[in-house]
Amino acid sequence: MSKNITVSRPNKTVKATIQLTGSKSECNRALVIEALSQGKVKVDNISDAADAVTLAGILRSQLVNENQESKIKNQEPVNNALALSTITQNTQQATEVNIGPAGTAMRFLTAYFALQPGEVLLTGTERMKQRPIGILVDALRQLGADITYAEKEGYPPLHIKGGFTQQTNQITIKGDISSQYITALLLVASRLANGLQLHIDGELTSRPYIEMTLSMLQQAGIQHTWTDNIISIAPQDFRETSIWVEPDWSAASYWYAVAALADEAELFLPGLTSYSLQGDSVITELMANFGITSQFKDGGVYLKKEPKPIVRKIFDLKSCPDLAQTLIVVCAALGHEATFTGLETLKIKETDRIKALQNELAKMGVELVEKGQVYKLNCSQKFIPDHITIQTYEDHRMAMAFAPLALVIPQVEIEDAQVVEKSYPAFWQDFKKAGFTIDTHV
Ligand SMILES: O=C(O)C1=C[C@@H](OP(=O)(O)O)[C@@H](O)[C@H](O)C1
Ligand SMILES: C=C(OP(=O)(O)O)C(=O)O
Repeated sequence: MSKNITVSRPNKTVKATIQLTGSKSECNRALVIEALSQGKVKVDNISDAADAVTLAGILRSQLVNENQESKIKNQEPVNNALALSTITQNTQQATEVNIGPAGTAMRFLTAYFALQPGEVLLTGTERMKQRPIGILVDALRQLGADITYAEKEGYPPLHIKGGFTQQTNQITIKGDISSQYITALLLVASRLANGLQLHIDGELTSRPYIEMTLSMLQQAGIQHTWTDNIISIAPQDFRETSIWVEPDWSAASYWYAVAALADEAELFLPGLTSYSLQGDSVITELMANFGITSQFKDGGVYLKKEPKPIVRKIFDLKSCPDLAQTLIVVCAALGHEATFTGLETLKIKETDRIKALQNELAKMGVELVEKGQVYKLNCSQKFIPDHITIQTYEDHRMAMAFAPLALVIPQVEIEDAQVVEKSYPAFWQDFKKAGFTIDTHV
C-alpha cells in the first residue's frame, strides 16, 4: 500500500549515529561475481537495499536453468512493495525473471543470463520497460548471444536463450549513455571462451562505477588491463575469497544534506572510509563547500557543520549522477544559484529526474533551467511554504533528497514514501532516530 509521510523538525540541531546499509552498487556486483564463481567468492555484509535483495533471490535460487526440470520455486517475498521479484516458469520454455525497478540488476542479469544455458524472459516494472538496453543487447549479440525483444525494440522485457559460441572478443560500445552496460560485460568477460577487449566509444559517463567493477573483479582474482579506451579481460578463474560490501555512500549523501540544512550538526556514520570504491564518496568534497567537515576516525566518518560562505558555483556530476538530486535540493533550499553539468543520464533513471526536480522545486519557486548540457538553478522567486507535498515518481532518491527540506520547511509531505526501500529501507526509521518527527498516513 502506498503511504505518505509528513516530516517535520522544529529543532534545527541534529546529533545522531546512523549505521547505513551496504552499498547497492557494490552488493549487486558482488552477487554476480559470487554466482559466476559458483560460490568460490562469498559476499559479506549483504545490503538491505530491495534491489540487492531481489538480485540475491534470483542468483541464489539455483534456478538459473542449470536444470530446467527441477528447483523451480517462488522466491522469498522481498520486503518491498515495488520490487516484486518473481521467478515463474511460463508455459513455454522460458523462465520469467522479474527484477522490478532494479536497473543495475536488469543490465547485469542480461549479460549473466546470456551466458547461462536455458531460456529466460527478463522483465521489470513499467518504468523498466522504458529504460533503454539496446546498447548492451547489441554488444552481447555481437559476441554471439541470442537475445530478442519481447515487446519494444531496444527495451526490456528480453527473451534470452542462454549459452552461445563466442563469435568475437572485440566489442565497441558507447560510453556516454550508461556505465552499467560496460560493467555488465566486464563482469562476465572472464567466463567467455576468448575473453573480451572492450573499446569504449566517446566520453565515459559514471567512470567510478567502472573502476569499482574492475577493483571488485580484481579482489575476486580477475585481472584486467585498461589502456586508453580499451579494457581487456582474458579468460581466467575466480579465486576463493570473500568480498566485504561497504556501507552506501549514496545513502550517506542524505545525511550530508541534513547537516548542510541544519543550524548545527554532529553526525557519525560508522563503517565509511575515505578509500571507498564508491565514487559517491566524493560527497565529502562536494559538501565541504557547504561547511560540512568529514573526519575519518573510530572506523567511520564524523560530519560536523562549520558555518562558512558558499562560494563554489559550478558542479560537474558526470562521475556521481546519483548525488545530483541531493546536491540540487540543498542548493535550492539555501538559495545558492549554482550551475550543474554532467546530468545527461538523469533522464533515463528511475524517472526522468530532471523533470521530477523541476516539478518539485517549482513548489518552492525555484527553477532548474536547462540550457543545452548546462543546468542553472534560479532562486530569484524562491519562497518557503508552510507545507510542501513532494511527488516521488517511483524514485527513491526523490524521497530521500527532499526529506531534509524539513529543516527549512515546517512540514514536508513525501508521497509514496516506501519508495526508499529500493536502496535504503531504514531511511525513515533513521530519520526518526535523528530526531525528525515522522507522521505516516495513507
Ligand atoms: O553501476 C552501478 O552500480 C550504477 C551506475 C550508475 O548508473 P549509470 O552508469 O547508468 O549512470 C548509477 O546511477 C546507478 O545508481 C548505479
Ligand atoms: C539509478 C539508480 O539505480 P538503477 O539504475 O540501478 O535502477 C539509482 O539508484 O539511483
